[in-house]
Amino acid sequence: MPSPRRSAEGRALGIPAASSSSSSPNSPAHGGGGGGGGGGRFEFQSLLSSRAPCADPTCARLRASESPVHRRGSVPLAWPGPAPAPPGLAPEEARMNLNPSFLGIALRSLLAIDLWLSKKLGVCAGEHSSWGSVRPLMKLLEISGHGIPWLLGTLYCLSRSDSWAGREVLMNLLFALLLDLLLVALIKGLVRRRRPAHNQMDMFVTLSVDKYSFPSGHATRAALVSRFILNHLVLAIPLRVLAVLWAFILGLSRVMLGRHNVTDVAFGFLLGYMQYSIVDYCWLSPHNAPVLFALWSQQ
Ligand SMILES: CC(C)=CCC/C(C)=C/COP(=O)(O)O
Repeated sequence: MPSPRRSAEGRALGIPAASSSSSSPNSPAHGGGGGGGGGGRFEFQSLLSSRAPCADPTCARLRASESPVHRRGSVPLAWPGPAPAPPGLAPEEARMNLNPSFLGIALRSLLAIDLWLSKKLGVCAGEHSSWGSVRPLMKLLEISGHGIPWLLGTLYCLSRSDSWAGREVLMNLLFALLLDLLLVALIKGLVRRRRPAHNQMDMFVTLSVDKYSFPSGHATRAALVSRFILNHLVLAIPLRVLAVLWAFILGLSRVMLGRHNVTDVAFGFLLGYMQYSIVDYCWLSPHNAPVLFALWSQQ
């Protein structure tokens, strides 16, 4: 039985796990629900498969028997000689496996670096990790970027707001937060990348899609909210710097807690930044959404 670390990193590096279970149709190597490296959406094939096939039949046989994939009796990743393509695979598909694209290799390398770096940075992933004593502080930071306090806080401020300008800003913040929840849930459900193996699933109130990690919902919210604040609140410079720092540290804390890989957070920041542009483009006002504002003013 391979350790979670070995199988997650091994998959990203193209090293098939030793366990015979990985040859089952649902295993990550077959694109089933896998761990860290893409939840089975990306196939991590052996980089050996990119080598030129041997023409010599002895060499071909040796190569084939050397391959752990072949040994397990599943579909070989490379066809070393003029042997026919395995049943169920068209010759064109076989050729595609022999010539992985530059993009495929780059993506696999990026994922391998991502897993390695995320594991290295996950210093607060458990109480006994090297920075385990900082974990409670990181979890406090986690709550500061959670959807519930932001939604409840915005609704509360809306109910207390007595100016039209304030109401307009808060109404758009509410719209931004809801849009963010929707988009993140949609992408998480589509990509279905599992959280890192070293994560402890002890998060405050989660939705069912939050078992997946791509993209980080905290990172999208941090980027969205801080951009929103910078654009719509008149703040002194130190507070503006604080808003940006909060977003950055919140993103970093997701990796340190072991909740996410670096790419989940990086993409989360990008998505949150772009979500603000959508909100700004669709900005709700009493002119373009009179019904919404009339409804609210009757509350
Ligand atoms: C229940 C509500 C309203 C929001 C869920 C917020 C949440 C738990 C997001 C997950 O964030 P990460 O993807 O960064 O772990």
